Amino acid sequence: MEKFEEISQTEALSKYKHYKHAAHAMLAADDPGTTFGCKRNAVIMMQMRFDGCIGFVGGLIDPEDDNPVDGLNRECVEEIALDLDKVKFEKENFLLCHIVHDYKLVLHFYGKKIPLKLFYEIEKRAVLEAEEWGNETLGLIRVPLSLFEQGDINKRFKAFLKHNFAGNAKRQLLTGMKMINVVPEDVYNKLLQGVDI
Ligand SMILES: O=c1[nH]cnc2c1ncn2[C@@H]1O[C@H](COP(=O)(O)OP(=O)(O)O)[C@@H](O)[C@H]1O
Repeated sequence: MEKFEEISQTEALSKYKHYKHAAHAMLAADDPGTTFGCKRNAVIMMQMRFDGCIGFVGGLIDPEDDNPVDGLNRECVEEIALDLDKVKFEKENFLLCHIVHDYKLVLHFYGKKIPLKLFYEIEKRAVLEAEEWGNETLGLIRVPLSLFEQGDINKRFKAFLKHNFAGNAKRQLLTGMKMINVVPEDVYNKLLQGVDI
């Protein structure tokens, strides 16, 4: 049986409220630039965590206290000093919820696209202002979404996916980027050629 089972958020917050809950989020932006002649397509924000795994911003939340999205916004302030007056996750940004019964853990996942300029501002502010910078968050990472014209067209993305990911972050990445249309469908299909979901 799959360790991370998809579950509705309503069920997770009622039947499994007593489990540990964590909420993480994907921020993405269209990127019209090129690197070595290849279109970058878009950027997605992930981070190198304190344990050497790659994950999204977010963390443990307490559903007894408030809605997961409020806990998520708080975690974003701690980890990347997110300016909530400019970017804030809302309930509508919810994408997926998974449960791991072995660890009594529920993982809530959110995502949204923002303008590239704002994405860059968030990165800079994180280094300068975030409380957890250098502790929980060792660095922000832009997921490479460019394609080569020929040959092993998605080799950058495939190489990126060989890293160690926290929890189900890799699955969240692959599913989430489709749900919020981070890149056009034809680019998505090419990026995923030969990749196991
Ligand atoms: O990006 C992610 N996606 C899915 N699960 C994650 C991600 N990052 C961490 N996790 C998992 O979520 C749980 C709590 O995460 P985290 O370590 O971020 O919380 P904390 O910062 O409040 O201690 C851990 O089980 C971890 O493996």
